[in-house]
Amino acid sequence: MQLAGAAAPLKVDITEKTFRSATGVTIVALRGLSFEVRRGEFACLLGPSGCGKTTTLRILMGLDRQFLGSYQLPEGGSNRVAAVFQEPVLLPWRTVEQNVRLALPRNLRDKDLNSLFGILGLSAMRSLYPSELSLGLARRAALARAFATEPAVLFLDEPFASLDERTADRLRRLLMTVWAARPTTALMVTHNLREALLLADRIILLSPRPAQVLGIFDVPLERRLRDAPALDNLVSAFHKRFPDAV
Ligand SMILES: Nc1ncnc2c1ncn2[C@@H]1O[C@H](COP(=O)(O)OP(=O)(O)OP(=O)(O)O)[C@@H](O)[C@H]1O
Repeated sequence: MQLAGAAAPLKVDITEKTFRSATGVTIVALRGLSFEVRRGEFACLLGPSGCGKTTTLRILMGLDRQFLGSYQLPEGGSNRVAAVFQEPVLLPWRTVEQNVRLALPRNLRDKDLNSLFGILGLSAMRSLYPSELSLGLARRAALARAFATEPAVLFLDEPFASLDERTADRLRRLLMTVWAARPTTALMVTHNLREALLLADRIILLSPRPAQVLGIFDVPLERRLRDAPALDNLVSAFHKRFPDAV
């Protein structure tokens, strides 16, 4: 892994990643997976279930070093990498605010978090404990923690999975508001095309396993204009370009 220069994008070039199953069979999860995310861009990795999306994120987060190939992370004001997972991993014995502050480097621990908590609608919940939060609120706290660190790159692994559609939609819009306040190079894994079209600057479409890039779709509409009818049109445009995609 290398840290690239300030203007460099996230660059991924994974030659191969295999797993060995419990019965000794080799599973090729990724083969020839190459893509880039430009600086300050919000990209979605979209692909069918089991194609290798989470495997890719785990490699980029440094959680899995058993692969062939290379990648480089963008360098911002910090070298920090932040991640938001499907399950918000919060320390149960710490309040929401403490969970956020503990993620910060020491020199930022006293930072003013009012506007971040405000944007995410968490101002009144700062002193609650995780057990007092609904799943939607816990996800918001996880987003607050990720953005508070002002990372150079943000990875999100299906952060809106298993929420009811209304809550998920509210959270997607909150994510965009907080992201717009400080655009951060971001890579989000999803298998939800509409979600990707709502959030992303560009969609990186993956094949079934072993994952490789089938194509790139740059979403041709400003984010604030992506209402329901506009999203219907974007879905059609996407399917026209990738008729076989999910
Ligand atoms: N630790 C492991 N051991 C063996 N096989 C694994 C392991 N982790 C993942 N796999 C296999 O690698 C493939 C890719 O898994 P991965 O979780 O990356 O897919 P995904 O695209 O994130 O799927 P989903 O959208 O369902 O979360 C799958 O076939 C999975 O079964």
